[in-house]
Amino acid sequence: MRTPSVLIVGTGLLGTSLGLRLKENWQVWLSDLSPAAEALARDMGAGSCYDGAAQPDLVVVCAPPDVAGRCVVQALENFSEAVVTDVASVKEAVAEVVLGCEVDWSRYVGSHPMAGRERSGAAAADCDLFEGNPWVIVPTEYSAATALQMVRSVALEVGAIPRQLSAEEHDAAVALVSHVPQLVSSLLAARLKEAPQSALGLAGQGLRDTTRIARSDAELWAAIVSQNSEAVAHVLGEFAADLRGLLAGLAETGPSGLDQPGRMGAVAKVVLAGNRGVERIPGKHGGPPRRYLEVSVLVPDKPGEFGRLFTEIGEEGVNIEDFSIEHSAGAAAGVARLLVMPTAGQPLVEALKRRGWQVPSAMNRGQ
Ligand SMILES: NC(=O)C1=CN([C@@H]2O[C@H](COP(=O)(O)OP(=O)(O)OC[C@H]3O[C@@H](n4cnc5c(N)ncnc54)[C@H](O)[C@@H]3O)[C@@H](O)[C@H]2O)C=CC1
Ligand SMILES: O=C(O)C(=O)Cc1ccc(O)cc1
Repeated sequence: MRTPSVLIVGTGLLGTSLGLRLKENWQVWLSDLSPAAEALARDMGAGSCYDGAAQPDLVVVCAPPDVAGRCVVQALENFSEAVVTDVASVKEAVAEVVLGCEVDWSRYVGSHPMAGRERSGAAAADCDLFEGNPWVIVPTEYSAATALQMVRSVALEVGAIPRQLSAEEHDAAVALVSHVPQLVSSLLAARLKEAPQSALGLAGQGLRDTTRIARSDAELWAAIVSQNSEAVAHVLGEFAADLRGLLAGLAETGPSGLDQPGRMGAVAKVVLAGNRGVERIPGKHGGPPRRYLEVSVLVPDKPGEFGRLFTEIGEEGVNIEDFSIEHSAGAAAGVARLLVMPTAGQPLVEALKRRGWQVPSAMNRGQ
């Protein structure tokens, strides 16, 4: 069977990750405005630098969102048979550019893998980036069924879960689940800019969890948010109203409680609403949230201790569904938080204690 070929335009985090994953079954061509970025992706093994002559079956534009539309148009013009898609984080703005030009619209299907990280560039690429994550497919009214099918099958091939939405539905959804979380994380982390070291030294996992994506690339996010400004402003407006309610509650004087407006009531309202929201985030396999038992284990800060813990859990025949590690500055131990199936939880806690591990807590958790 003939090996299909794909041209990846933009060989940063997304483009290189895709090349690394597809190269097994595809001839992967790489192209980037920056020769250094293209060479780095090639040297990482993501494919070959585009020779300027090959006619790819598929073009995937992985360039920043402000130029993605123009790159798609160029690809439709340069390659008369190729299906063209892009992975930009906004979809209406890209489609507007494409549909504003006289090209063969039937070969274009927008898409957006909901997978990424806070670092840019080929050096941060990961062939497993897409595994188990949604990949939104956004056809226009002109997209051919064969083009749609090709993009869908690429999403499946890289281990992603295809979901079809209109550009408008997509942009409203990502404003809520991706773009506003990025801005809120950045705003929160910005509070730390001039914080005294004595305060920062007390930081725990909560701050780390809520500020992880504050390390993201400013240029990329400025391009993403400015192209989805209406939907983002709508969600931020609701956020601001909640914030004003909280501030008004904090300013209350006199007694208050859960049953009357006031300081405690205002805070409890915010936390309870958050409890209801977070419960609705689907688990790592998609679908409804799953219930796991979270088992915390104290792990001495010594070489090989994590390896020993995981080996011993394996010996007990227990599968770890997910885990995270919590470190406290200056502490001689870390806490491993292990998510296991509820039925496996109690026997595991007992077995670990028998084996001499300290198990400070085990509690129910949704994921
Ligand atoms: N970073 C993330 O977590 C995710 C990003 N995306 C989308 O993927 C796209 C790429 O993002 P990243 O890989 O993170 O960015 P990146 O900054 O790592 O890579 C972008 C690459 O595109 C190149 N480039 C810029 N203009 C170009 C042009 N006109 N022609 C060819 N190459 C060009 C740059 O030189 C750079 O190497 C963006 O549209 C972004 O919205 C989608 C999902 C997740
Ligand atoms: O790092 C994370 O948790 C992300 O959610 C990454 C991400 C960034 C941009 C996108 O358009 C999609 C996904």
